[in-house]
Amino acid sequence: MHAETRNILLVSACALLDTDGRVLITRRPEGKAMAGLWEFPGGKVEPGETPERAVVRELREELGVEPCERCLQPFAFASHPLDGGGHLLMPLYVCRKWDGFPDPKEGQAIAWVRTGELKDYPMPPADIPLAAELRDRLTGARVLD
Ligand SMILES: Nc1nc2c([nH]c(=O)n2[C@H]2C[C@H](O)[C@@H](COP(=O)(O)OP(=O)(O)OP(=O)(O)O)O2)c(=O)[nH]1
Repeated sequence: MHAETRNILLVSACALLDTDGRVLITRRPEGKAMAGLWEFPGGKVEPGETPERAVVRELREELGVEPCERCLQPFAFASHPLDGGGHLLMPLYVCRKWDGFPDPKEGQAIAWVRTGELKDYPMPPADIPLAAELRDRLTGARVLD
């Protein structure tokens, strides 16, 4: 028997990391839910789509960049209740290799930010713990290197 998952909103997101260890975040444009908040690029997983395919599609649509699917490293996930009784499940991937230069296609602002500075950018609730996890684990990895 399968668990009932109709109330789960599956959204996959990606932290693009540059060679200086900065991460790309994008600002939700006016007219959208949570306008003005900064998030990791990504979006809803469509029926029949894998979370990895969704990330590749969303990055292409939103930013014109082409990450190779096998460069997506599962990093963490957010599990967060939504207003109205639904529940958001959001895997976050890390990607260090992609083709193209990020070019906002939907009027959104973008920023390359050090992980320690992510806290200065207001984010939707599910993205906040993911930002903290990036700061803690990526900074820790550098210290251990
Ligand atoms: N990233 C993120 N998304 C959230 C949070 N809470 C919440 O309701 N969402 C919703 C907003 C959107 O409906 C969805 C994110 O997918 P998206 O970025 O493709 O959505 P969108 O607003 O562009 O919607 P659409 O135009 O594709 O319909 O998740 C949150 O804390 N973080």
